[in-house]
Amino acid sequence: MSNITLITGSTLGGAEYVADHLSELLEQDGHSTEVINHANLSELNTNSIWLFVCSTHGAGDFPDNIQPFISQLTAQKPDLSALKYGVIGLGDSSYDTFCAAGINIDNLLNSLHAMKLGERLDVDISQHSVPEDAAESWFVEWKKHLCSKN
Ligand SMILES: Cc1cc2nc3c(=O)[nH]c(=O)nc-3n(C[C@H](O)[C@H](O)[C@H](O)COP(=O)(O)O)c2cc1C
Repeated sequence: MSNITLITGSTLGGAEYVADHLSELLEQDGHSTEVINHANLSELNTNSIWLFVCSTHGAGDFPDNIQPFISQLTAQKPDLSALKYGVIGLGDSSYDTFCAAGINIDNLLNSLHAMKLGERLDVDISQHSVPEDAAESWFVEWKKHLCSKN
């Protein structure tokens, strides 16, 4: 069984609800989880699994609660080669910058040599008014990577 840290970026609470829901599903499967709404690099284990659930705000911007963590990663450039990660982005396809924050997290973690588990999910809130449902469908496939690689 795995330890999974769910890291949220959220302005209106939707991404936090998704993270809480996935945390419950992971624990039902016997994994240990922690949901972090204000991540701090110095407090996180980088030999672990991080699952980001992050919405996009402004014009393709990160939510305020995850911006400091993104700045830490960008400035400190830690070696994340022992880290495995997944990304769920929440956004609205009516914006040119659809799910830009999730995409940028994915690119940032990749540039720091972390290993992605599965494919990123970009949830279009204009198509999925309950993002937990879209996330749960994705999660059924994603969780298979936990069994095969840990
Ligand atoms: C002011 C504002 C700006 C937004 N900008 C974007 C954007 O640039 N790209 C995008 O994909 N979605 C954008 N969205 C849509 C949000 O990402 C979407 O509603 C998401 O579900 C909010 O998640 P949250 O409740 O976790 O903050 C924006 C929403 C608001 C209210």
